[in-house]
Amino acid sequence: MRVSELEEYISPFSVKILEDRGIRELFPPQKEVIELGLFSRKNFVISIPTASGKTLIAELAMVREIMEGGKCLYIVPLRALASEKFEEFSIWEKIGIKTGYSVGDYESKDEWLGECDIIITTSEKADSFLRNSASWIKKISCIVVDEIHLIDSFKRGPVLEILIAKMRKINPDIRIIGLSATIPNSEEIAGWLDAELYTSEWRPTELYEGVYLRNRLELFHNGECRVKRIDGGLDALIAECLEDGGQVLVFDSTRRNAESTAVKISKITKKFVGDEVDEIANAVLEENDGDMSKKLSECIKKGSAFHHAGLLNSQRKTVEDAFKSNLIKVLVATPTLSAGVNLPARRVIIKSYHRFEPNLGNVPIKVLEYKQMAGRAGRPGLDPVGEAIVIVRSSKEKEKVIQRFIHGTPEDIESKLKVEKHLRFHILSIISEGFAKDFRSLSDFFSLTFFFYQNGIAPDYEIKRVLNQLENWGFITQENLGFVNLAGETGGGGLAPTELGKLVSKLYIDPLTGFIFYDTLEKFDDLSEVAILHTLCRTPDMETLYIRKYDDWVEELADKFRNELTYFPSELSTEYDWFLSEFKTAMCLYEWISEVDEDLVCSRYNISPGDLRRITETAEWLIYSFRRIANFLDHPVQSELVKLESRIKYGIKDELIDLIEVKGIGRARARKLYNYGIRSKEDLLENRAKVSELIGKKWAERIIGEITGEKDFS
Ligand SMILES: Nc1ncnc2c1ncn2[C@@H]1O[C@H](COP(=O)(O)OP(=O)(O)OP(=O)(O)O)[C@@H](O)[C@H]1O
Repeated sequence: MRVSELEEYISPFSVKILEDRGIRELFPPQKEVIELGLFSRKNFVISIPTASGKTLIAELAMVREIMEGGKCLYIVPLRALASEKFEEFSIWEKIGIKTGYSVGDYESKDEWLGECDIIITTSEKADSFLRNSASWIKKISCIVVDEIHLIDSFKRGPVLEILIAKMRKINPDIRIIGLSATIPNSEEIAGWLDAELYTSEWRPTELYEGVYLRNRLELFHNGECRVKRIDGGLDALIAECLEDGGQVLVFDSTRRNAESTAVKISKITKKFVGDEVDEIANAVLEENDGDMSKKLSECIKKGSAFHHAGLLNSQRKTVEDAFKSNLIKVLVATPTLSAGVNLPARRVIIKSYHRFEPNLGNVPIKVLEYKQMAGRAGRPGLDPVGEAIVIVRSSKEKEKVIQRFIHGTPEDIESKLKVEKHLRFHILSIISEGFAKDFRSLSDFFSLTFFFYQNGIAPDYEIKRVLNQLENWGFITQENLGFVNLAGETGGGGLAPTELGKLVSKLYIDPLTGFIFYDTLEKFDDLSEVAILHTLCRTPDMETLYIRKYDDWVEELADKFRNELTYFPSELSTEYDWFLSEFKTAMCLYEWISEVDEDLVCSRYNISPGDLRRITETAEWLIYSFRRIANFLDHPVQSELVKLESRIKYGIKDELIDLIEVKGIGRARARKLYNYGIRSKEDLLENRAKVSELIGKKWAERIIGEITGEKDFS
C-alpha cells in the first residue's frame, strides 16, 4: 500500500511528511492494520516483532485522532525513550501537532503539557499526574502503550495496569492502542482492552537463529539449517561480521564479564575505527572519570563498548547513539539492556543466557527476553539478514538451547498486581483520587484490571488486608468495613483518605515508606544526620546495597551509631541482615554528603557511578517526601531536612549550601572557592579575578553571569 493512499485519512501534508522521512510504501503489518480499521477509532493490540513498524502505526492513529480534535498520551517503558520518541514525533509540528514529554519528579502537574497534542511519558509519571490532578489528563482521548507486554514485569507491570484502569474510568470512550512484542497470550491483553488483535511474524530483515559450538555455527531459518565452520570462537564470529560491514551486539551475564569482554574485543574492533570515536571516548569522561569510565573510554577509542546499569544515564545515551551511528562496532551488554532500547545489529551473540537475580543468583533468562535479544538482529535497510547466535559449550547444552530458546515459545504474560506492595501503593491512590468511596466501588475498580480479566476475581482478601493496614497507618478511614462477594451482596463500608493519606499518595511513595517517616517523626523529636539517612534507607523505596563478604566493617560502624539510630534490631532477629544492608546504604550516602570523592565512594562500596547516582537521586526524592511529612506534622526537624536535601542533591557539607545554589558550581568547584574564602554569592561578585583564577575564565563568566545576568566578565 502506497503512503499516498493515506491522504484521505491523514491529509496530503501528513503524507508529505512521511515521504520526506523516506517512507513511501507501507510495511505489510501497517497495511493490514489500516485495513482492519486503524482509522476507525477502535482499540488495537498490535503484536509484531521489533523494528517492524509498530511506532509508525501508532503515529498514524494519533495524527488522525488529533485531526478529529483528540489529545494523545504515549506511554514509553523507559524515561530514556521519552526524549527519543519526542524527537521522532516532533516532525508532526509541520502540520501543527505539538508534542511534549515529561518524566521528571512525581509531584509536578506540568500544566504546560495541556497545550500539547501528543504527551509522552512513563506509566509512573502518568499515574503521578493523575494523583496530582493535572487538569489536562481528563482531556486525553487516546492512549498508546508501547511495550504493553511489560505488564508482566514485577516492578513496573502493576502501575501500567492501574493507569489503564484509571484512564478508562475517567473516560470510558478512551481509545487504547497497545504495542507489544510477539507474546503467546496477546489475545488476553486484547480481550482485556476490548481491542482488535493484530499479530504477525513479518520483519523487515529476515532472522536466522543459531548456536555456535566448538567452531561449528548452525543457523536455522524457516526449517532450513545452514552450517558453517568458523575457527576462533567469539573473536572470529565478531571479526567475520565486522569485515562484512556489520555491527555486533554481545550479551554477557554480568557487568564485570561485559566489561572484560568489551576490553578483549577492542583488540579486534580497533582496526575498524578511526579517530572519529575519540570525541565519543572523551564525552563519557565528562561527568565522571573514575575507573569504570576510563575503561569505557579506552574501549570506545578502539570501537567497542559495554552497556550496563552502572553507567551514568549520559554515558548510556552516548554509547547507544554512537552504536546507532555505526561508530561503535561492538556493544557488550548485560540482559538488563532494557527491552525498549532499540539497538539493532547484524549479529547478536548471546555469550551467556543467564542474568543475576538478587537472592537467586544466576538464573536463565525468559524465552521472551531471548526473543527480544534475538529480535535485535538485522538493521532494517542495512543488513541482508539478521543473525542471533547462542554460544554453547556442549552438545547437550546445544540441544537444550535449540529446544528452549530457538524453537521455544515465550512465556504467557501474567498480571503481577496481587503483590501486597503494589496493592497498598495503588489502593491508597485509588481512594485518595476518589475512584472508590466504599469497598464495593473499590472491588469494581479492580474489575477493570488485567489481573481481574485473567483471574475472574478481584484479590478481595488481599484488598481487605491492605485496607486494614492503611487504616492502622492513619492514611484512610473505613466505616464498618463492608464486603462484596461475587454474587454482589455488599455490607456498605465507606472508604475515605485522611489528609496524611492524600499527601502520601501525591508524593508517590510506598505507603509503608510514608508510615516509616510518620512513625519516626512521631517518636523522635531530634534526629541526627545518620539517623535521617538511615530512615530513608529503611524504606521499601530505597535500593539498598548488598552486604559482601568483606563488609564486616558495617557491623562495627553500626554499633558506633547505635545510640543515634531510631531502629536497631537484635543480631538474632531475621531483620538484622536487612538492617546491615540498609545501614551500609546510609553510610554510602553519609560519605557522599561528607564530600568523599565520588570514585572513592564507588570503590569502597563496590558500585559504579550509575548506581551511586540512582541511590542519591532516590534519597533526594525520599528526603523531600520526609520533609513534606515533617511539615505536615510541624516537626522541629524540618529545617534540618531542608539542608540535608540540598546536601544529598549535590554531595556537600552544610557550609557549601550557599555557593552550590549558583548554577554551574558543582561540588568540586564549590569546595575550591570556599577554601579560598569565597563563600557566598556576594564573595563571588567581590572577587571576580580570584574566581577566574581558581575555576577558569569560562566557568567564572557563566557563574557570575548566572548571578548578575551580565554577559561579559571583566
Ligand atoms: N513503511 C515503512 N517504510 C520504511 N521505513 C519504515 C516504515 N515504517 C517504519 N519505518 C522505519 O523503520 C524503523 C522502525 O520503525 P518503528 O520504530 O515504527 O518500528 P517499531 O516496531 O516501533 O520498532 P521498535 O520495536 O524498535 O520500537 C524506523 O526507523 C521507521 O522510520
